[in-house]
Amino acid sequence: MASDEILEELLNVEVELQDVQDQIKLLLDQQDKLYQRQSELKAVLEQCNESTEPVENGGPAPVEDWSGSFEWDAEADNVRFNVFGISKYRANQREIINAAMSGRDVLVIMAAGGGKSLCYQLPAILRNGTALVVSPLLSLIQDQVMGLAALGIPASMLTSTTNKEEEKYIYKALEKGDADLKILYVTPEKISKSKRFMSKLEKCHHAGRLSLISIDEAHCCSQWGHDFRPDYKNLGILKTQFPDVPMIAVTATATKKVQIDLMEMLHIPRCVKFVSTVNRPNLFYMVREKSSIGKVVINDIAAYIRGSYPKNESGIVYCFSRKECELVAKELRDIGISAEYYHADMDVNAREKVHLRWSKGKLQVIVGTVAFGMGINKPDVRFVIHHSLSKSMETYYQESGRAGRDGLHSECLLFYRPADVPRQSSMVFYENCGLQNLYDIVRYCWSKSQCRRGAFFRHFAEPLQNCNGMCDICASPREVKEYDVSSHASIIVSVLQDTQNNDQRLTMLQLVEKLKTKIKDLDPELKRDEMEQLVIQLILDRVLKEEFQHTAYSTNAYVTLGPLAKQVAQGKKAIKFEICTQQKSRSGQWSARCGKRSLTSSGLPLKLDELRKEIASAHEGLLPHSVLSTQQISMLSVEKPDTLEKLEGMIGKLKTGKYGAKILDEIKKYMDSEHQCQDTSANEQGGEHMAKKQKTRKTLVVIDSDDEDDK
Ligand SMILES: Nc1ncnc2c1ncn2[C@@H]1O[C@H](COP(=O)(O)OP(=O)(O)OP(=O)(O)O)[C@@H](O)[C@H]1O
Repeated sequence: MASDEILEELLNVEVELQDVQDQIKLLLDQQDKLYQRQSELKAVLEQCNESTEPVENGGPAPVEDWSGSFEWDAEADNVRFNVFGISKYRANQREIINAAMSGRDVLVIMAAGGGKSLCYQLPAILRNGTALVVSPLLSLIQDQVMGLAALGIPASMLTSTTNKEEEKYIYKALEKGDADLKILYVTPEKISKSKRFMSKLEKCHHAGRLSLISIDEAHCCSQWGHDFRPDYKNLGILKTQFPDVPMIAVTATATKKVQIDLMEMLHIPRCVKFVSTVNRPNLFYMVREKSSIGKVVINDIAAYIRGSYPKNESGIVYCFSRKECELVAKELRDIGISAEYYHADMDVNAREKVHLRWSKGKLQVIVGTVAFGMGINKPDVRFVIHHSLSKSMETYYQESGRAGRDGLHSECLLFYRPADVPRQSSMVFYENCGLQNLYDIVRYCWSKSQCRRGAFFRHFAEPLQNCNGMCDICASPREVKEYDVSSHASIIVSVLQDTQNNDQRLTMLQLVEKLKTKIKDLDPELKRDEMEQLVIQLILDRVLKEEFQHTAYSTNAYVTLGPLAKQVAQGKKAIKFEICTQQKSRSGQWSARCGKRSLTSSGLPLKLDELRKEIASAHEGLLPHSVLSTQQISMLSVEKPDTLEKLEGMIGKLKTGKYGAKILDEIKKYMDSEHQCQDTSANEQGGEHMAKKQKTRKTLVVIDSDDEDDK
């Protein structure tokens, strides 16, 4: 055989091998999904079996009616009202309390702020002896113990901060039962690391005084839970040692998989499950495009906070890194928003101080990393802003869910930018399903037509419920069209193929840099962030994939060819890209400028929000930041002025103010630019014109949307 022939065959074999590997990858992904579905179906089946399982006398098990009458009803009502000051139970609370009082193990999944604590605190008071509560965070424990003390309920905690005297008192109470202790909080470390504590607990149990065991934030037990804590996995010992003591495991979120996992780990296979909806009807979810310019993002956040929460209402801004937290807090402060950062690298006292000032309403905004998480009990958090993408739907649900625990209207705003995806993926790629989870939230952000709330229902495998217009998409539906971007995709694949043939790799930013020249002829209007989003979309579609490499200082994410790249290169797979039709550009090419039509927090069209921002920035340094008050904007929004005269009339009061003339001048210019923009779009010529049109296209888009509203 000539060496040429050998070489050719070798090449063919390598191509075929690559093919096989791609198929294996596809099959493995499919296998993952099937495993997940299998465990979900098993859980459902188990539930069905439980309700039809024969009891000892041969008949079917009676349906357990936890809402019926029980002997402790009167006493429970008395404690609920006179001790906790609660006039009536919320959904499932009474049933959970009855199941626990009947001695059953219970698994409670109830959304943030749903009132989980009452479900174990009330039975703890009703039952004889001491209840043990395992909770993951010191601050959470401190808050709970303080809250119970304020209600006159004897509660203590045994943690690293407990002094010797208190410890002695607690041990005495456990051992001899001669001190009044109804609820004892410990961290999971106490269970797994302190033999002394476990022996006292055994004595307490032996004397029949261990009334109840509660596992707070139970999802921490499961590898699949978002806040997995290794010490939680040893908590199974509690059920082994104290099998007759009812256990209540509570958490705000647990997918079916997590539920199965934690029932196994806690040894409560026959527990009664109470799964409440994940729906938080009082939360308005929205996503906005994030600018690539840091200062612009800060201005957007500040304008949103100022415009929607001028009365210093509390909020949280979540950032990706500690450094980013510090910077964002400083920049917000620089433009007059009272904000402080909070992250794990800070001294405990400094962190506590910030938390306390915020809790008392002396600080409007906490800018935190994920470290600012469990244990935030502030009920009146009115807004949660994500400066960057979360790592999963679950994490986002938890973090955004810190808003509105008091049940009042609150808002969750996420700033999305494709370039944030590789930053997250290089952090999560080694986690179980880390990339899959991340790509789910990217889909949530990029979606143009699917209700944001619906995405949560799908994620937590819950039947869909009405959103009631409480997300940006449902509040302001957009007309969405799919565009064929197969040619763009094929160019991207060929660029990556060339790069890989030269034994090189590209990060997303490097790839996009290369694409700038390659795609220009095909689509001259394509902007950088649109190219970035296309690359991300191809990753989600498995045409491309991410690969990771550690350096001494960081982990880099590279974009490489994925299992379906070949089909795209061969023209066998079409790639579609969804865009809002109002934002489709003149040339018929796709152009992704979505998100501009979302509502402001007060439910007002962005046009007016934008208008105010533009006027404010035109006078930076001259005018106070809010030139138009929220009320004025509200008035403009309701009455929808369609001429400059009407607009002038409506904000007539401004004319008399110090800056009145200037403001009106600015509004005139603004309105003129809109007209000019409409003219130019009807009469396009030459590059200069194009540049001008590009500049004003944003305004046009907004006008289109409002016109449609009027119809
Ligand atoms: N039935 C009820 N009626 C009115 N308020 C209630 C009721 N049950 C609980 N609450 C109050 O609701 C608030 C939230 O309760 P709780 O702290 O138990 O929530 P949670 O479910 O543990 O939330 P998270 O997961 O965010 O910690 C508390 O202020 C609590 O007093």
